[in-house]
Amino acid sequence: MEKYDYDVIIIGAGPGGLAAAYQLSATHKVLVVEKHLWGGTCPNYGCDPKKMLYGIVETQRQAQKYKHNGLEDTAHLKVNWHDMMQFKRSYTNQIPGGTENGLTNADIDHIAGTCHFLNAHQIQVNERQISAQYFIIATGAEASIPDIEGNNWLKTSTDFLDEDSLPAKIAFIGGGYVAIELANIAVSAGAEVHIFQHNSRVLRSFPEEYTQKLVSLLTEKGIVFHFNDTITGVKKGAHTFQVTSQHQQSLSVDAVYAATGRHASVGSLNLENTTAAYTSKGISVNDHLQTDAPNIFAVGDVIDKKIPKLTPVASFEGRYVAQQIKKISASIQYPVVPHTVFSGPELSQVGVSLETAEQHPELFKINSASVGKWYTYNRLLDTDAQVTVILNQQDQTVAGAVVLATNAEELINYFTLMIKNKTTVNDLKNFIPVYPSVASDLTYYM
Ligand SMILES: Cc1cc2nc3c(=O)[nH]c(=O)nc-3n(C[C@H](O)[C@H](O)[C@H](O)COP(=O)(O)OP(=O)(O)OC[C@H]3O[C@@H](n4cnc5c(N)ncnc54)[C@H](O)[C@@H]3O)c2cc1C
Ligand SMILES: NC(=O)c1ccc[n+]([C@@H]2O[C@H](COP(=O)([O-])OP(=O)(O)OC[C@H]3O[C@@H](n4cnc5c(N)ncnc54)[C@H](O)[C@@H]3O)[C@@H](O)[C@H]2O)c1
Repeated sequence: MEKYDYDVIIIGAGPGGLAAAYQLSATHKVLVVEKHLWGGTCPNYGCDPKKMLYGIVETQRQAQKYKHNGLEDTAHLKVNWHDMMQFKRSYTNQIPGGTENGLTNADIDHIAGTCHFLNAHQIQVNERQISAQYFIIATGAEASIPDIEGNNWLKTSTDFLDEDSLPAKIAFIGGGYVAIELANIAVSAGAEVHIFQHNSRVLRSFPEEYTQKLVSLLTEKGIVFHFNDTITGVKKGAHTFQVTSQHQQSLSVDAVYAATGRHASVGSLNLENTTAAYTSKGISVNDHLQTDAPNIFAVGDVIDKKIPKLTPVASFEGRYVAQQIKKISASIQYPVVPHTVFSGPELSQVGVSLETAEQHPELFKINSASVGKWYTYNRLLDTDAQVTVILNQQDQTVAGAVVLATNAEELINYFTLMIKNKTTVNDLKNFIPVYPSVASDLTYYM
């Protein structure tokens, strides 16, 4: 008789858990357990639905720029929230079923339910007790709700991305990725939008010079920023919510969204029944993504880590842990990770930060350019486009980059590959890109 029911049980069917499951399914007996929607945050209530809405508001923004430049009647171009939501649902409604079918077709056992550890080799799901040699915890993160009066009225990004109608007047608590991206969609779709940021900086991981410029652009669109202030209470009125802030502002709004960060989903796991340690920042892992319980690994947003908590990072870690379980034992080496805020225009960053480059001129050369007049951006009337490339002094390869421009995510992907491959100016001389395109500008940044 087998000692355990499964070789590996994976808890959570988001990008991290699924990547591990598919890598292991040919060689190991695998079970995946999911408590909510198959596919997890990203395709159901994160990146993918967000970018579907973003695509529509960006099309509207671009069309308005072409007013008097070849397009007429752009003032009448309006976002129809209901139709836009139907479009989004035409994609998201298929995700849980499609993901589950994928597991069935790949012969990967899977069950719906919430997992609790009974001990380091056994979990309980629904009424069943199931054992495994290894576990991979891939339970992701969930929106943090600030501890304020009336916080039961606060909504989250998940609610926003599935609203049947757009609330006319909205407040966001927090000025990070979620608030900026959703506020941009809401204001573009016609809402009055307020962002409360408890200090003076939004998007702290990006250079201030760039975030200030982005704040100006979003202010021009109509977003009202309340810096050094936060919402301290929410009261429900007959038809609206009355919010009060630290600085005694009182505002009547139709919806308040908490966007103050996300915390690791560990609450329901009963990790106390194992030796795996965790804090409010997530599960502690070593450089093999192994918890303090040697047979339990963790991947994705649930880990306490410095590296950005993003979908491609979760998938990378899922694939890595699968190799780890197959006994390949090198420690995890992350490639450079780019990140982008879809904020109309996009703000992207990769590699060595501008702050570090400024502190070390002996190591880094900084090329900053306002590229609004370059053909690529001039054609799009993206007059504010700006790009900074950080070069290694030693060999003139790219060390980092910051981009605020239409389609910044595409340009940053090129810089990411150039960092990874240590591309030099000479290498680019042997590269014939499509012209005109984002890639055909690359040599000019070096
Ligand atoms: C609004 C929003 C926009 C985003 N946009 C982007 C973007 O543009 N680009 C990007 O790269 N990233 C983006 N992210 C982040 C991205 O969604 C996450 O980094 C990614 O989903 C993490 O994958 P994961 O597998 O670690 O966790 P998740 O995708 O969160 O999956 C975890 C799964 O585990 C399940 N689970 C939890 N507890 C249990 C339990 N006890 N038992 C069983 N199942 C359990 C959950 O139901 C969930 O399905 C966004 C996030 C949000 C919220
Ligand atoms: N495009 C993307 O890649 C993308 C998009 C959305 C989310 N995400 C992921 O989701 C994570 C969570 O996003 P998020 O925006 O919720 O968190 P975040 O950590 O990016 O931002 C939280 C913001 O809230 C502020 N804040 C905290 N407490 C506050 C308070 N009491 N009052 C006012 N402001 C307060 C913080 O200073 C910060 O600016 C991101 O860090 C990222 O990993 C990524």
